[in-house]
Amino acid sequence: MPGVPAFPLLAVDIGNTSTVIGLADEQLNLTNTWRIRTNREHLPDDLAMRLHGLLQLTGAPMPRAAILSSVAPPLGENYALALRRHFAVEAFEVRATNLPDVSVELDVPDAVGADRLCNLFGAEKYLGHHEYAVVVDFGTSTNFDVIGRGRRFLGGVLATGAQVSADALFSRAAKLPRITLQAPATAIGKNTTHALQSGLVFGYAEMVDGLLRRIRAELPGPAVAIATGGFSRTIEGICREIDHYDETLTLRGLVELWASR
Ligand SMILES: Nc1ncnc2c1ncn2[C@@H]1O[C@H](COP(=O)(O)OP(=O)(O)O)[C@@H](O)[C@H]1O
Ligand SMILES: CC(C)(COP(=O)(O)O)[C@@H](O)C(=O)NCCC(=O)O
Ligand SMILES: [K+]
Repeated sequence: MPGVPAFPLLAVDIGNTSTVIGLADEQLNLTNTWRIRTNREHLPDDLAMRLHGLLQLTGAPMPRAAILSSVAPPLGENYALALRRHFAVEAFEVRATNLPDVSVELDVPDAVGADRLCNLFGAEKYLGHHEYAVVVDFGTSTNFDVIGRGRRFLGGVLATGAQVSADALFSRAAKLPRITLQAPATAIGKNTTHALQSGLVFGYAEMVDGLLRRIRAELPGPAVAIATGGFSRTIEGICREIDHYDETLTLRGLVELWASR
């Protein structure tokens, strides 16, 4: 919209566990990023206070425009209200139906998670000579987002997140201790903790590698694989099928999407 100052741009990626927030400058560089807990109970005024608190704490400028992606309703709507009421900013909400250049090749395109559409934009810079990219987003769920050159969202996989798997096991096995999800030294564990870490971390990495091999076998050309999301730092070095690790891929995707509307 001509005449409306658009920077700094606020980008908000609301996941089921964390909300990742960033500010981007006119060159589309992220100047600040924050990661806070997602709490679906929060009302618009709670969200405005948290946002204002973060900006003040960092001495960051107030946003002049905003883009939101939410997979945790009603938080997308509540952030939009918070931004309108307290920051005088009308936020753009990511949906399959408001992205004209994207072809979502799914049975029900509008059912796709907004974060997965952001990942499509975040993955573009990794395509290089590849026809396809697969983003593996390790969050509450681990989703594999299969992307084709020309902004095609081709489908993917939704797998149980590593922490959710671990929590399910601990809640059903009375004698098992809660452990940190980190790789043990060897696959053969000599104690309960290491044996659990082997299953939960190495086991998880094998699942991811196996699914990536299957996905690649189904695609007609080579695919680059990029890991992102809360658990990706732990797992990306263990997986053999992942080519790149990018902590802020989804947030950058939001910024790229905003710029290319
Ligand atoms: N700083 C961290 N280090 C290691 N694991 C993390 C970290 N933050 C989140 N996680 C793990 O990542 C998962 C959640 O990822 P996140 O990206 O926050 O999810 P969502 O996209 O669903 O909000 C959980 O399994 C959590 O244990
Ligand atoms: C798959 C997801 C649960 C991932 O959310 P997250 O783990 O990042 O919180 C989310 O993208 C979602 O609710 N998707 C809707 C279904 C779909 O994308 O097909
Ligand atoms: K995810």
